[in-house]
Parts: sequence; C-alpha cells; structure tokens
Amino acid sequence: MGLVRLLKSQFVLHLLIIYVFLVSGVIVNVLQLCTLPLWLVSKRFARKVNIRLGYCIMSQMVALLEWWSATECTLYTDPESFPLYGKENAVVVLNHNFEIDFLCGWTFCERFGVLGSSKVLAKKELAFVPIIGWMWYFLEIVFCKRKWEDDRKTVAKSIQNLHDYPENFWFLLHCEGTRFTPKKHEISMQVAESKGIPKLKYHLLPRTKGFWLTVQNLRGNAAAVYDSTLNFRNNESPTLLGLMSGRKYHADLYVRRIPLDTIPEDEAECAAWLHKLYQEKDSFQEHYAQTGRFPGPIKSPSRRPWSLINWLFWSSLLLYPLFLLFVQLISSGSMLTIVSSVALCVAVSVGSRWMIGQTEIDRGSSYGNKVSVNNH
Ligand SMILES: CC/C=C\C/C=C\C/C=C\C/C=C\C/C=C\C/C=C\CCC(=O)SCCNC(=O)CCNC(=O)[C@H](O)C(C)(C)COP(=O)(O)OP(=O)(O)OC[C@H]1O[C@@H](n2cnc3c(N)ncnc32)[C@H](O)[C@@H]1OP(=O)(O)O
Ligand SMILES: CCCCCCCC/C=C\CCCCCCCC(=O)OC[C@@H](O)COP(=O)(O)O
Repeated sequence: MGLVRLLKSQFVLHLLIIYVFLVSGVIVNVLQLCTLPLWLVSKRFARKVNIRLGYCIMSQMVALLEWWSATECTLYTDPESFPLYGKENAVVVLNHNFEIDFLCGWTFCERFGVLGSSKVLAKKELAFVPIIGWMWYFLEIVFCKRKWEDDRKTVAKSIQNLHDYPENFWFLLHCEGTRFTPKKHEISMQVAESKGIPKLKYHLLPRTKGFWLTVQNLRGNAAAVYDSTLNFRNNESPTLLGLMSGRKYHADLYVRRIPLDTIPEDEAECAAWLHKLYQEKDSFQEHYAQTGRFPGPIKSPSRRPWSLINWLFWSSLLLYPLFLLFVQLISSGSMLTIVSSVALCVAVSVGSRWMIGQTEIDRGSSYGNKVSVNNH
C-alpha cells in the first residue's frame, strides 16, 4: 500500500473530513435560515443565494468522490445532445442499484454546472437527515411519502412551483422507487408477470405514476428526459465509506436525450412508454455485462476545480480553530474537559455513522418488499 493510500485509510482523517462537513453544513443551514426574509422581498434572489449555499455542502461530497478517491466518471452519449446538457431543464430517469448513485448524479451535475439547482423526487424520510435534508428544504426538493393517495397533490404542487425557477435544473427520478435488492426484484417481477409486462433482469419494475405526474407538470418547463443508466466497472458495489477510505472506482453513465414533447400525455400510454424504456435500459445493462461498456460514443466532461476549492476553503477555515481548541484542551489538563470532549467526539461519530447509514442498501426501507395495492 502506498503512503497516500495508507494516509487516506486513517480513521482520524475521516473524522476530520466529517468534522468539516458537519460544521460547515450547520453554518450553511443557519445561513439558509437567514435567507427566509429574503424570500418575501425577492424569491428569485433568495433562490439564487440558496443554490450557491447548497453548492457549498453538496460539492464537498463531490470533491470526496472526484479528488479524494479520484473516482473516474465516463459519460456515454451522442455528441449532438452533449452541448445541451446543463443548458436546459430536464427530467433525469436513473436506475437505483448503487449506494453512491446519488453522488455520481451530483458529480455529473457539478460538471455541467447545475449542482446547486439539482432536484429530486425523494422519499420523505430524507428530509430529516441533518444538513442534507435541511439544505434540501431551502432548495425546494420534492418529497413524497410513496403513497399515491397523499403524493398526487403535494408532488404536483411542488413541481408546479418550479415553473419560475431562475436557473437550469435537472429533476432526478428513480422510477423504481427504491434500491435494487434480490428480494425486491423478485416481488416486482411477480407484479410484472401479473400485469403481462415483460420481465426485467437488472431493474425493478418502474412505478409509473410519479413519472407521468412529473412529465405532465414540467411540460413547457423542461425540454427533455435524460434516460440515464449507471454501472460500475469490475462488478464493483461502491460505498460512501469506501470513497472516504480513498478507494477509487470507475463509473460509467449512458445518457440518451429524449425530447419531452415526444412522451405521451395520456396516463396509460405514458406508463406503457416508461415500461418500454426500462426494457431498453435492461438491454443496455445486458450489453454492459457482456462487453464491459455501454453502446454509443464516449463524451466525458472533465472534473472542474470548484468543488476542490470549496472544500479547501471550508477545511482551512475550520481545521485551524479545531487545532487551537485541541492544544488548549491538552494544556488545560482538566480530566473532566478531556473526557467530555472525547464523549462529544464519540456522539458525533455515532451520529455521522447514522447519516452514512442512510446511503446503505442493507439498512434500506422495506418499501417494495411486498406487493402494494392502491385503492383508486
Ligand atoms: C448528462 C448527465 C445526466 C444525468 C446525470 C444523472 C443524475 C443527476 C440528476 C440529478 C441529481 C439530483 C439529486 C441527487 C441527490 C440525491 C438523490 C437521492 C435519493 C433520493 C431518491 C429517493 O428517495 S427514491 C424514493 C422516492 N422516489 C420515488 O419513489 C419515485 C418513484 N415512485 C413513484 O413515482 C410513485 O408512483 C409515487 C412515489 C409517486 C407513489 O408511490 P406508490 O407506492 O403509491 O406507488 P404507485 O401508486 O406508483 O404504486 C402502485 C403501483 O405499483 C404496482 N406495484 C405494487 N407493488 C409493486 C412492486 N413491489 N413493484 C413494482 N410495482 C408494484 C401496483 O400494482 C400499482 O400499479 P398501477 O398500475 O396501479 O400503477
Ligand atoms: C465531504 C464528505 C463528508 C461525508 C460525510 C457524510 C455524511 C453525510 C452522509 C450522507 C448524507 C445522506 C445522503 C442521502 C442520500 C441518500 C440517497 C438514497 O439513495 O436514498 C435511498 C432512497 O432513494 C431509497 O431508499 P430505500 O432503498 O427505499 O431505502
């Protein structure tokens, strides 16, 4: 193991990374709270400020992926669509198999300049994750309970609110509704069979209602759907803890741009369209399994320095006071102060381990573990 790799695997460095993330995150959350009066004066300006504040948090995690772990992200897409990425609003449809797929999504957002304004239809539980969830509140992220009776109105309303959004955004939809597990796959294939829909090998059966609702409410606002299929080389299952230990992965993303006005307006036709899309996505994954690459040319955007600069800024701002505090603590010689400080560190470690746990599939929800029936 090289010296750099050995250093990156050290727990004490992970604690420092988490410290910078948590403290800067709380500072940003407080600043976001301070923008509340601004919304009354100028919604446009308040949104722009929050986009930049949100960037300060999200780009730290992007920097962890791009600069700390040096994970590579390759984009397969056609050269005609490439110039449009980041220059228009779009709905992104992405498979949901990996613990860090959200972070790869953010990385592409960063490279196309839409990280701060990126949106997602997220499960309500994520709204309560400290820092990220609180930040999302100010970024107008759309939350759902994964109960259509409740979501149909709230989700539509939240998406409608984005009509006068001042910057280009990508709206991410994991139509499968939950992360892939063998059990969830088996159950969803039973649903597919009962509905006479062809089975999928690499995806869960997509939930079509949220997609239809999103597309209907973004007509005239978003120009396209980016059908995106993600995989990792060498059958790897990357994790956030792996990234933190400096482990390098290689992500491949295949993106097809589909003009939004070509998608059927009728709900049943739109659902059939989405099912067909997932059959195509499945064939791309099969192609990947056979050949180790996606079809189509490679047109990768390179990483930008901004996420690293932001990270260095927060680190230099927050690590020096921590160092001073540490020196003071040792020189105080007070056993009580030292023990309380250690207890605080342990509490913060446990809290951040819980946050990281939110990304872990093993600790995922039971949604999709059984057939759900809607009464409508
Ligand atoms: C150039 C580069 C391009 C791209 C770069 C890539 C990405 C970057 C983009 C943006 C990044 C932005 C942010 C990323 C950051 C963080 C994101 C992190 C995570 C958040 C993600 C989540 O939280 S996923 C979970 C929440 N989201 C969803 O669930 C969305 C999908 N779900 C829906 O749309 C649902 O319809 C719903 C939520 C609106 C409602 O849920 P409900 O459960 O009520 O579902 P349905 O009514 O649809 O379900 C009933 C129907 O389903 C059938 N059924 C029953 N059981 C099952 C089963 N086990 N599996 C499948 N289907 C089942 C049932 O028969 C019903 O059928 P109908 O025919 O009646 O519809
Ligand atoms: C500089 C880096 C510092 C690292 C410190 C890390 C601390 C923060 C850690 C995590 C923040 C939480 C991010 C939440 C994003 C999780 C997205 C996700 O994948 O959610 C799962 C959801 O779709 C489906 O859930 P289920 O499969 O149904 O269950």
